[in-house]
Amino acid sequence: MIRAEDWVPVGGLSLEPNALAAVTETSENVVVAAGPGAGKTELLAQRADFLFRTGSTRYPRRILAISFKVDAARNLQSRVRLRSGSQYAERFDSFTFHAFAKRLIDNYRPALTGQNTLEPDYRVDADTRIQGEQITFNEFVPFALEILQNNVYARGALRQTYSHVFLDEFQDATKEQYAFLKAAFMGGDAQLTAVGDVKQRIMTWAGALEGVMDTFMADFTAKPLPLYQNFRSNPRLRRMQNRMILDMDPSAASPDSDLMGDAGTITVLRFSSAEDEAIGVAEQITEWLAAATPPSEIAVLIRNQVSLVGASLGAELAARGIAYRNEHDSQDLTAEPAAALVLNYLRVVADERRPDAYAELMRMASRTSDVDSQGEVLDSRLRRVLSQARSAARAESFDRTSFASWMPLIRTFLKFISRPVLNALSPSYQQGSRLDDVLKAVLNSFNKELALDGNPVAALNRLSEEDAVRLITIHKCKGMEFEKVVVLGVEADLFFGKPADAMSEYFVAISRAKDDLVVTCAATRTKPPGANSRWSEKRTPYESLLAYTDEI
Ligand SMILES: Nc1ncnc2c1ncn2[C@@H]1O[C@H](COP(=O)(O)OP(=O)(O)OP(=O)(O)O)[C@@H](O)[C@H]1O
Repeated sequence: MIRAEDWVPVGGLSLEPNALAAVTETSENVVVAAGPGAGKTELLAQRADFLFRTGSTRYPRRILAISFKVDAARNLQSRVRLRSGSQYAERFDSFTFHAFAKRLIDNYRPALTGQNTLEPDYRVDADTRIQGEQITFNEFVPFALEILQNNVYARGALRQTYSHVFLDEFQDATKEQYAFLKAAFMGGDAQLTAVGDVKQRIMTWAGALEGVMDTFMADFTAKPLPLYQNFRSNPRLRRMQNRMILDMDPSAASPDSDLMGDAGTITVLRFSSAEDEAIGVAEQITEWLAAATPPSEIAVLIRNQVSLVGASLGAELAARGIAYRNEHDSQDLTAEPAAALVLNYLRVVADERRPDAYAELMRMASRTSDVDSQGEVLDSRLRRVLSQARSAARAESFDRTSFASWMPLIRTFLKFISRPVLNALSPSYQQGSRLDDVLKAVLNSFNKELALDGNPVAALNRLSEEDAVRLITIHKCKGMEFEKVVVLGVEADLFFGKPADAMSEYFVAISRAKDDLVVTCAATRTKPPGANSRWSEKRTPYESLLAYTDEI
């Protein structure tokens, strides 16, 4: 434990004055509004480090972080682990609103009353509710809110558990989520830190609450500490962002003198067809990879319908042997600890050179229990299981191209890991069929990818975040950053809806780039199989958005 005045930012970073004030605040609630790349996520990780190291969140009290997307929650958790180490990170609970609400429902289900009562083995479904038996994802937050309003013990336990609460991407909180937050923490002694950027508000379609950052500031008497830096993007990219900021929120724009310099590139590519676009973009990606850009630093962002709009590009990349990951098809599997465990196991067994997967596997497997009944440390038993599997997979009789050959190895591994350990990987595995669904999904994905070329290493690369170029929706890319970004299809047909919403979405997309940004549009997109009747083959470039790239 150290004194507050002895704490310094971890990782050798220096923090601008308001960031330092937010990180080290010990009594008031804080709201940090800042543009892209200002270091909001980093600020939360630094704040966690400050609170843990100075004993401000006294053991066993924990920090709760609530994000909107599974990836964002995971990013924050791994940033905290990177900054403060695993021991402190164990006391940092990073959830999505949904996951956190589900946890409350599972812990305090009997507090639900009337029409909302639920059987102990209730199920979750995407669309259909069956009273007492099944609820939908959208009902998690209102059900959890009812629990907090009805049950003083639930509320008390929550407040007892968390001394500090972090709210990431807070501009996108909905009315319901905000009500939930108020029921949980208003009037308690937890200290809240909210970070966000109103210009990146892209969830209005999902009910994001207008002015939620100001409302929070008033309701929770939170101290505003705006940030002004952008640590992510090169000056040329920042000038483009700044031109958009001038139109969206003039008071937040930077003076030109702060944005001098020629580093960074912005390219607009106009194509006559989606097929030409696929070739042009694939050539650009080939060049980046040849210049040693890691695949994970390249992202292609698409407004929506990634599988359809990105189909030609996907085919072109596959033809060139470039591993890409369609985030829509692979869903949130990598965010699932059980899926990560299986994939890391396969990487270690199928590929000689995966010390990263090996280390991660060891970390995950040993997290839950470290000594077996004979007193043998799990690590060494796991090492033996892995080495046996590696020998089996290298035997001449082993057909590496066939999914059926891998199945017995996977089964042996899962049996070794054991059901209780798998269940303990995530609270959501402790009830219902979630764990089995995840295992089934990850095995299906591996089977599908392996069938493409019979190469297990390439198949695993395509399922990984590190080894593949990403094709991803704009909604999903929130909070992420990449050296190279392609925004594919800047067309009115894709960026439909209110112009202000289209602008925020485009702003989120272009502001993910650190060094190089390419934006494209195509005059025609042939209707792919699976597209619905609204698919328009003739496309209209979104000229007002494309114009932000002029004269930068
Ligand atoms: N104080 C700092 N000094 C140097 N680099 C920093 C600092 N703070 C953040 N960074 C780096 O800048 C980049 C952007 O930070 P971060 O992702 O936290 O920004 P953000 O405000 O959450 O962005 P966005 O809202 O666009 O998602 C990251 O690479 C991060 O490591």
